[in-house]
Amino acid sequence: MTNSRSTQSTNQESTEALRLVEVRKTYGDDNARVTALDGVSLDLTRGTFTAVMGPSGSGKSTLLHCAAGLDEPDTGTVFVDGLELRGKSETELTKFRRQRIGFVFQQFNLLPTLTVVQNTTLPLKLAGRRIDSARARAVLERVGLGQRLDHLPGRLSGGQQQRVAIARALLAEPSVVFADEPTGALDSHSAREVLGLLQESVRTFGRTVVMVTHDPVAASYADAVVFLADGRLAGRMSSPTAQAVAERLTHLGDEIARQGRYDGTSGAYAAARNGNASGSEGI
Ligand SMILES: Nc1ncnc2c1ncn2[C@@H]1O[C@H](COP(=O)(O)OP(=O)(O)OP(=O)(O)O)[C@@H](O)[C@H]1O
Repeated sequence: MTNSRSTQSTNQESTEALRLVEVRKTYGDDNARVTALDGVSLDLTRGTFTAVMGPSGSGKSTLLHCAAGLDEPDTGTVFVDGLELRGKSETELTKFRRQRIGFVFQQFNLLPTLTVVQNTTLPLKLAGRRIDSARARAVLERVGLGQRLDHLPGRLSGGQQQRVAIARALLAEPSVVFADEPTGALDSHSAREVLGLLQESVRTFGRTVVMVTHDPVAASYADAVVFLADGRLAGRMSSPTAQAVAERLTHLGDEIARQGRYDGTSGAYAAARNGNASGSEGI
């Protein structure tokens, strides 16, 4: 009995990239408190691509920041790679992020005075890790920038800059790559290339990607979409299509009121308000 339980737990840890348990985050004080996350629980398996969607102010960025250890939840727990973030000092968290987490931001966040290769290898340098230049070049070739290694970011298009950012995130072989609106500043052609690369990093390299986006087309590149509304998980959709995602977003508010609360770990609604449990994936 004990053995089987410990095997189960080990198996869960070995396949689990990210787990949030009842994460709650508020901002402000008692006079003006905003609940950004209201008890969010979520499990993401390694090697999956998940989009996080929801209306403006629904808590998407807060979720990303808490999951990446950039912000601390008021209550609840976050595990990356089975390791709990709570209780780590700022220095430990910084080290942890450098080793296990990759970031891709809307505005690329490249250093303008460093070349493509130097930008890509910077996180490894900061982490005091060995820099394998051949590997850095191989990753940059993989994202289509083999001819641009010594260029400065200012000489690249937005799409090319975002590909540098993806190469930078992938080079450190992080457990989870968090992408915050990675296509928000790109034209549709560049956006497709960047989304294709994120998909490839999951399918070919086994990375785990969590992407916040407002764009149903971008979300359709993911394996699954989780929907947030008012700081709560409000549903999940597997194998999303842009049309199905857009439709779900349109009805998100009504459905939350109707169905109650979604439990992201079990794939079923807790139906907190009306006792109406559903085995369906979404609302
Ligand atoms: N630093 C902060 N101080 C006060 N309130 C904040 C802070 N950050 C977020 N909030 C509030 O928390 C709620 C969730 O914000 P969050 O940025 O996570 O939403 P979002 O879904 O990412 O929104 P958007 O799509 O507009 O970027 C909002 O009501 C927001 O105003």
